[in-house]
Amino acid sequence: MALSFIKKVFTFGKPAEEPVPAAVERELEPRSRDEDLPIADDPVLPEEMDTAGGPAADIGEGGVEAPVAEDDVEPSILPAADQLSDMGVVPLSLLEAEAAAEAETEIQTVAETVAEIPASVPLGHLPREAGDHVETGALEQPADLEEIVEKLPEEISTEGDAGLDSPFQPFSPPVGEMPGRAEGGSPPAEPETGSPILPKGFATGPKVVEPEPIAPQPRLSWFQRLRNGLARTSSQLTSQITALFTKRKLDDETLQDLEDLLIQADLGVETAMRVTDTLASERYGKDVTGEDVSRIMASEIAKVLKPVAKPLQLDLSHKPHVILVVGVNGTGKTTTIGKLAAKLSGAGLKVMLAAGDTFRAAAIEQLKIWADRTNSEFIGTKLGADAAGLAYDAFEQAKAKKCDVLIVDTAGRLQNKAELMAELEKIVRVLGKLDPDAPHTVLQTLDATTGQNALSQVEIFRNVAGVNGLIMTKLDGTARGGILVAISAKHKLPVYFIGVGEGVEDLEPFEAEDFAHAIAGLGQ
Ligand SMILES: Nc1nc2c(ncn2[C@@H]2O[C@H](COP(=O)(O)OP(=O)(O)OP(=O)(O)O)[C@@H](O)[C@H]2O)c(=O)[nH]1
Repeated sequence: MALSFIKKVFTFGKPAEEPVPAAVERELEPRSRDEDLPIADDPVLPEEMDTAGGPAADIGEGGVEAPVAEDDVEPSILPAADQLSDMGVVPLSLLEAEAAAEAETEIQTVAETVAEIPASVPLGHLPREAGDHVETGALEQPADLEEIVEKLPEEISTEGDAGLDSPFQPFSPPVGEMPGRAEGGSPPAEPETGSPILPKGFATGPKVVEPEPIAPQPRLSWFQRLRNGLARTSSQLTSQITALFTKRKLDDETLQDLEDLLIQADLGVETAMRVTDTLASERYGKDVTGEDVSRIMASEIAKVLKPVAKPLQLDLSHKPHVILVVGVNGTGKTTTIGKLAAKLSGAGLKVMLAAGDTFRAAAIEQLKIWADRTNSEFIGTKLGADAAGLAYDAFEQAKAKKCDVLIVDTAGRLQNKAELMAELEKIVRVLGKLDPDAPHTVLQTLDATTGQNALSQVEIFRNVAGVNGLIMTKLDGTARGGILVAISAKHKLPVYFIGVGEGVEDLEPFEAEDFAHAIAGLGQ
């Protein structure tokens, strides 16, 4: 090992593959063991093992070095110093000095590392006290090994463990005391040279900061969620009303300002006039607060909404009751179908979902996911296929499977696209071939964020597809929730549900009083 080290040292300054001349090699071989320097690769032996004064050794069989006598050296055939220099070889004396300095540094490093380790650590192969030197070198005699094995702790067995038969096997602490090694598990990666083996209860590495556990959010009531959803609509309305009525008596001018304000909030002319008329009849010429106005507004809105807040009537004698869902692109048809399916199948009804939106691959996939989630039957077709044909097949299959409810999704379409609206008409016609009353419900989804445009959407879809019920989606986070009041006042179509989020639980039956209070920023 000492020889190989010195050979390694002598390759400095020249390509490693260039052979060292035999004469030089011979000069280098005979070194007294006392002059050998500790090498990083050498095993660090247990403290019980004493290598001091041990015989020098060449690498022999079994990895044990054999002694070399100093007399074997043949110094006379060394090349001259300048020849060595030409060959890129540095004089031995210089290299010895360098190697000695390097070795000293290494010893120092090991000593420092060891000094940091608590004395209780069952090290075995490391000195216990700071400043102790780590000795390396050849093992004295195989007899030493027997002595070491005898001194091993009980937990360590050398029987059947080929590794432990080797004199170079470092001491291993019992399984479980070794960091990262579980009982019966595979051994950890070799520890880095000089990394301490810590006792049980210690760990190395940067401190892991555990994230603060997030406290579970209390489940909000439906009204709280509705209020939160409509917060933008209501806060905009109430702050404007409060600003209008601060220290002002109710007169024609304030009434006109209020009417304008309510129309701008999408409530519609009819509802705005109802509110101002009632306010004028009760408080004309008197001081009025913002809260007075909010209360009257809530009461008038509730009067408009009550006639349309109806449950979705299912005639289960049909087997299936067919619900066709229509609307402009992205108004929430597919999501709403999923939410409805969850409610219906949750109540024990057998539901089938038909992917009649053959324009969008993602819509078919989306509906399939909802069907899986809600344990509903699913029927789909390939992209671009005839939607009316799919609706027909779905109706037949739903009948055959004795489904209670069949919900047919359709592609979103703008109300001004005549061709697409004609396709919708066809779907309705085809369903009517299997049952003259089908589709039994034609539901239109309306996106609350679209504001006034929703009014004309209802108008046209109603004429083409016979819409007989509405669901308003995306009432969460919009400042235009007032549009539902305007639509209700104008079309007087039933509003079955409202959506205040993307989650399955974010669809609730429409309640006139709740909605009116939430939009006016009042409590329930
Ligand atoms: N915030 C919110 N998002 C909703 C609500 N309902 C649906 N969405 C979202 O609106 C987007 C469009 O919903 P879809 O169900 O795909 O709408 P669609 O009408 O089927 O769309 P098309 O097939 O393109 O016509 C999706 O990101 C939904 O998650 C709701 O009540 N609130």
